[in-house]
Amino acid sequence: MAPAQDIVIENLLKALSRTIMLAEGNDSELDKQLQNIRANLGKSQEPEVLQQTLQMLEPMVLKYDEDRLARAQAFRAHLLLLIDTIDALPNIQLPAPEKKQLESDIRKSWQSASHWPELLAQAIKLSSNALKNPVSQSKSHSLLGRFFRRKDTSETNNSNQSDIMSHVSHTLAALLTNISLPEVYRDQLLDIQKALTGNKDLNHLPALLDEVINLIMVAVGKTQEDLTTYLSQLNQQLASINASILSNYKAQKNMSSSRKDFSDTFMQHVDSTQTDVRNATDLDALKHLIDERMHTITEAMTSFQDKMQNQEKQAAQSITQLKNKVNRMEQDANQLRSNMQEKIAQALSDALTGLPNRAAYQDTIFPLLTAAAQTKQPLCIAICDVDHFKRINDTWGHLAGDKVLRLMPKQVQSALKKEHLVYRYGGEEFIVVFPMTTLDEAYQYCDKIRLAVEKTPFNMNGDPISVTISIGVSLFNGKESHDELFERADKNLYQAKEQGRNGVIRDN
Ligand SMILES: Nc1nc2c(ncn2[C@@H]2O[C@H](COP(=O)(O)OP(=O)(O)OP(=O)(O)O)[C@@H](O)[C@H]2O)c(=O)[nH]1
Repeated sequence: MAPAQDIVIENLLKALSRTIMLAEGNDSELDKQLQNIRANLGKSQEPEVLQQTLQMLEPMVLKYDEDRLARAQAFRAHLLLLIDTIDALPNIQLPAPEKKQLESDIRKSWQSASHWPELLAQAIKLSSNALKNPVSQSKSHSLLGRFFRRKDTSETNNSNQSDIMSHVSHTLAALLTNISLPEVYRDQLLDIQKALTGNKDLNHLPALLDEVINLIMVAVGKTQEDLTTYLSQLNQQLASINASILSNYKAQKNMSSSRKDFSDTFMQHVDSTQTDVRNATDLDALKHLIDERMHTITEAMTSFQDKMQNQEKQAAQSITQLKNKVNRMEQDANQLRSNMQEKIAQALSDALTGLPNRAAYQDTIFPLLTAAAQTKQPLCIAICDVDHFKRINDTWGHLAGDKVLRLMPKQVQSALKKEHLVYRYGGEEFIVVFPMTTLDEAYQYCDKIRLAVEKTPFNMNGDPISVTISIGVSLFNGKESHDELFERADKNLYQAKEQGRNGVIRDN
């Protein structure tokens, strides 16, 4: 094969191998097959290998597509069931226009996984509003009071509530079975499903709903949908590249067979001329014969040269086309990679404060704990919770509350070093991770945070108001689970609240 074509095929196989690598990490069965394909690609550089690869890829892409559709159908069915379940509850009526709008949005967007979080968030908002405003006054307490307020734990055993809990929880758990998540999130997914189906306490529902949305965001961050579309595109591009390579390969074969034909014809002419010369008796006739043979040979050579030039031109053209196709494929792969990175970054950051969110915290804390256990270096976490935040919302409005939350990272970070990691964990709660920091040091930093917040006059409609924060700090003991560490920090935070707020409590 011509060296230029070798290089193109080598690049093509490299690009194919890289793009297949991109598709990995979505489905363990698919991963196995893709890894096999990559191993085979590494062993040979023949066009036939490429063709076999394409034949193997096609059914996989089709199956992936079918699975995706089945998941989307199940998602739609469960979401509609969730809405109907809420709507069918006694004293609860979803406002008809919003419900209609949501149903229409579901009809429009159910197939696209990137819209799922939005649809789910819309359904949850609609349900929560309806639960907040029961149609009859016969219910003495707002259900939402318990549904969406964490600390009000009274009267949770009424039968309507456990009905709601059971319906909503089971439907949400079913919704989650349709989300295809990377393997590392499997345990988290199982935990949430277990918590949803086993939980009898309505007060835990908001936190669980948060987790559900976070998980969906992570799933979308992996851009299943983009990958599927991309894989189909890739399949088409590869098919067209493969056709070019095969036709190129054939052209090369034709060229060598033309060369062979020419050399056979040439040898035949030389042989027969030699025989004729040997048998010739008349010089004039011999001269004439040689002239004639020379003419035939020249003609054959000219036609051969024309043919070769033509074929070489075609081969050069198709190699250029091939290079362009390979370049386009690489560009598409790069584009997809940066889209994926962007979406993952979006899924891991909190829109209001710009801080990394709870999913980001979960992504980082486990490797940090493992490293701390191995290196025996100290690590602390602190849970920071704005005091009486509900009062701020109630007095100054929700937007003012948002403003306080937006300003909070600056105050918190002003007290910290760049190696300390700050996350918005949810609501008015922030978490700081202190790698390689002793409990004493972490306590000092937390007290600085507390002071920085206390000193900041948050401006509300021109009036400076004072905001304070309570913090619970705990030190990782090198052996315990994350949950144990977290619970201790949460308990310390609770104590700080109990002792009058605006304080920091650490492990004993
Ligand atoms: N403005 C705004 N409010 C939020 C946001 N997330 C949660 N909240 C509100 O934060 C309030 C938290 O209230 P609680 O958990 O009762 O606690 P608190 O009023 O801060 O009281 P303590 O923690 O006991 O000091 C609730 O009213 C939530 O509605 C948000 O993103 N923006």
